[in-house]
Amino acid sequence: MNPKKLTGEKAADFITDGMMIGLGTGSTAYYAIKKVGEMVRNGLNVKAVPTSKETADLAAEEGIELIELSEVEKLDITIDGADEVDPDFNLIKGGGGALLREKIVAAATERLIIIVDESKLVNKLGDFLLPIEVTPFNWEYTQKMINKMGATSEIRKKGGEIFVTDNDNYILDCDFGKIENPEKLTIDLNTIPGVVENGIFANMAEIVVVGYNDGKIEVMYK
Ligand SMILES: O=C[C@H](O)[C@H](O)[C@H](O)COP(=O)(O)O
Repeated sequence: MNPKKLTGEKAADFITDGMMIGLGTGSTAYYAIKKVGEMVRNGLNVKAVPTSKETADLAAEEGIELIELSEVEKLDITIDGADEVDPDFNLIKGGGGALLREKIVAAATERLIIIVDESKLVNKLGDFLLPIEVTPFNWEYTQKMINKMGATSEIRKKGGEIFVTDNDNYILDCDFGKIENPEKLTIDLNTIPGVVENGIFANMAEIVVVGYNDGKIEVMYK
């Protein structure tokens, strides 16, 4: 049993005909998108906003109609993965570098449904390095400002080169140790000029669907 597939497919049960939905990014969201594609081919009528270029490509391949966020008042649900989930449903996201679009889409969503395998459940956020999207301009200075808040950080690289996001920005992966107050940290980080967005999603998720290695699925409500 693949727990990512289990949770991704289970979350698709929340989608009903006529919904406007957000589609997340990553290896777990992949299974939700594949399932939505199957449902669309079986007659489901939905319109979707993707949270990354990768997801837009996959959704288009699956025949899912894509729209811009500006075309809707709000999204009914968004299904997305996470790198860590705490007992209050605070999240770290951005392991795949999609955190900015993901947060914009999540903020425009009535019900954010998070899909994770059991390895993502933690008591306190912070073992996973917090991704922070920063402007390329002056990024080293922005990094110093972030480090002054108690972090050590590294610029994300891919294949030896600095990783560039869908929004042409960079990512700093930051170690703050255990994060005692995610809500405060996310606000404080976003006051630093040069920080575009950070990967803490505090008070955003309403439902967490967990896939376990033994094949169990748990749907948790806030
Ligand atoms: O930027 C990537 C996203 O925040 C993902 O949702 C997150 O990294 C989890 O990805 P995965 O399901 O591949 O572990």
